[in-house]
Amino acid sequence: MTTQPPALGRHASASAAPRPASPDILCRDLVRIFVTEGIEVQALQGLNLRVEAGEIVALVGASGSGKSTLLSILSGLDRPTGGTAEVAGADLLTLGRRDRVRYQRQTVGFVWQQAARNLLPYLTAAQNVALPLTITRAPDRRGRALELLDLLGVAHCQGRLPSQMSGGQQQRVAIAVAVANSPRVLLADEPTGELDEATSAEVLEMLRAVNAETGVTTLIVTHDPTVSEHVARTVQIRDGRTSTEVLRRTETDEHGTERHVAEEFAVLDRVGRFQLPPDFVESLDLRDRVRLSLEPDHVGVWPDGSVPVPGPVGPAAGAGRHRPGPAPRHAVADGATADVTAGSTDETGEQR
Ligand SMILES: Nc1ncnc2c1ncn2[C@@H]1O[C@H](COP(=O)(O)OP(=O)(O)OP(=O)(O)O)[C@@H](O)[C@H]1O
Repeated sequence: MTTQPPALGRHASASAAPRPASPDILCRDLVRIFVTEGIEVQALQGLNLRVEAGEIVALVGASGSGKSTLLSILSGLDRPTGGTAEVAGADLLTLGRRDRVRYQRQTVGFVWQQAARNLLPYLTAAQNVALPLTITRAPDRRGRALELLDLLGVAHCQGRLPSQMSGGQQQRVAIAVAVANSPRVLLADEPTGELDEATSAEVLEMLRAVNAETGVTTLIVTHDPTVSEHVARTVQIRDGRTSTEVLRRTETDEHGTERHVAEEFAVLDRVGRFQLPPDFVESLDLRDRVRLSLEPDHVGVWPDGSVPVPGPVGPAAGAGRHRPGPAPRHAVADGATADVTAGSTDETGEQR
């Protein structure tokens, strides 16, 4: 069994299969601006994210990329400055106070990095899981709590206080607490941040098992890139925008041998912008602006100073190698974000 690294020739994710009408998490052009002492920080700069019902997705990014800001919005603790943020049909821009409380109790469940934020220290594991069920007046609270502790492999900890459990056991109990009220969506913020590598892998596998068993839509936010080994889809967040995503799948060859394949895609927004991966930018020393060329099956990107490989320029290009298309054009790079919609050409390649 082999695991292939993401291919360097990356793909644009706009060509995905047909999608159902209503995802469980939908962020469109999401913006969050903080103003402190007159200085503006754009923590989210038009972020796009779509997570289908029942999917498990990891959102990975460096410190300061906007992960916590996004999670605060999705958990209903903070409001966006602009754009769209919808979770299980709830519009988080307009949600009123009472609906927000109901949303936090029943629609979403949370697992935080700090065990102290997940569990009450003076309650046993079973009592911690039963607590959210008490708040919603669910029947058979003890039975449900034990069932969940069993699913998470910590039934033997039912009578223990958090201080009598390991970090990994505490996080398993925290997952049980988070899904006790059968939320539509589970949000996990650095759930393995305080754990060693082996325990982290166990907790991530538990999140995957709970997702598979209960169908709860799951978003794991982390700076740990190894999370991508545990989920089928990992989305990268960079400078407050989703930049690339890695899709993993298992293939079986004609001899019945299974292998895991990972492919990396650039995320294309609704107006055609995407972020060039930093290693691409560095290796070609791309800066300020680049040349673009539309080819029959791909788009070429060249440094400003170079001469593009001849592209198709109308019927005269002939020779049957390319279909007629527009001439190369320029794109202006904002950091490493190429606005490829800038300018347009007609069929003869004339700039409009
Ligand atoms: N309340 C706030 N006021 C001002 N700026 C903020 C606030 N919260 C976040 N920021 C800024 O927004 C940007 C994104 O921060 P955020 O905490 O979302 O990043 P992160 O990816 O979660 O980082 P980390 O992994 O370190 O927690 C950073 O530049 C941060 O300094």
